[in-house]
Amino acid sequence: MAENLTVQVKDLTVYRGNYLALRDISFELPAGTNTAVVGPNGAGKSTLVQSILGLIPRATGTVEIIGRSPEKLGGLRSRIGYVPQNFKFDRTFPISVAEFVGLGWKKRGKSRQKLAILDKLPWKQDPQKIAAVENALQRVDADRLKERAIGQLSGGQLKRILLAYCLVTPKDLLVLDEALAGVDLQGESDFYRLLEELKREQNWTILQISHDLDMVNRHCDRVLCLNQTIVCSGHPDIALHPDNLLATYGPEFARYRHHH
Ligand SMILES: Nc1ncnc2c1ncn2[C@@H]1O[C@H](COP(=O)(O)OP(=O)(O)OP(=O)(O)O)[C@@H](O)[C@H]1O
Repeated sequence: MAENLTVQVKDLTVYRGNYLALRDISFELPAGTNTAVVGPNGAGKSTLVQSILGLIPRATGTVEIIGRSPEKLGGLRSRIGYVPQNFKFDRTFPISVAEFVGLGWKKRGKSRQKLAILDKLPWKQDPQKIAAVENALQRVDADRLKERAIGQLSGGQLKRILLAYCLVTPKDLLVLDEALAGVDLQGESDFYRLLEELKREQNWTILQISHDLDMVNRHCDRVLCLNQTIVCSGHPDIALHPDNLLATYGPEFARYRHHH
């Protein structure tokens, strides 16, 4: 796999039960790019990101992610952030926002082995971790929520906290499945600004599923139009051309235009 590629997918086919959800998918994500996956409901967008991450099995084809197959990432898994479409958890579980975001903290490299046993005790406060959690919460404008129980968050607040969880340590790849559903307009533009910064400053590769074609047009470098297979791909100017959208969405496209 070429060094500047974060993800390489070749001839990927995936079934959900007996249903052929994806067929013959091939594409690459160069490092430091922000790619959107668009397509109608049921097109296979979530299936695509879940199979790339190794969460559901592939029928045929190969996926390489930071140079390895998703099942063999080992410790490199901490270099990948994922915000799922639906994050289900027991809302009565007593964990604060700061504690939850802190779960994203991983000591990396040699420093882990060198840690003295006393430093590993759960009540030992790690100043680096505390700073990383605070920084992540500030970046998603949620520092005021840090003492709140995560079970008490609104849908949009929870999305921000899931993103903060991904920001605690640096990433090579951030995968977002409709991460903005439920986020208000201000939150939406702040969010895209943040993605822009992460991409530019830290060379993060971003793969996001979105239904907001205007946002995709404004903020993404590349688009994959998906409907069971890749109907077209490329720069938003090309991929989002009405002819390509009609080919991707079919009759639903007219309804989409009507509502947006
Ligand atoms: N666990 C499952 N078992 C069987 N079929 C499934 C399962 N999950 C998804 N499917 C089917 O696979 C197809 C692709 O679903 P997927 O969730 O990937 O679509 P999507 O493009 O993400 O849709 P949406 O925009 O509605 O979120 C759909 O036809 C769906 O009904």
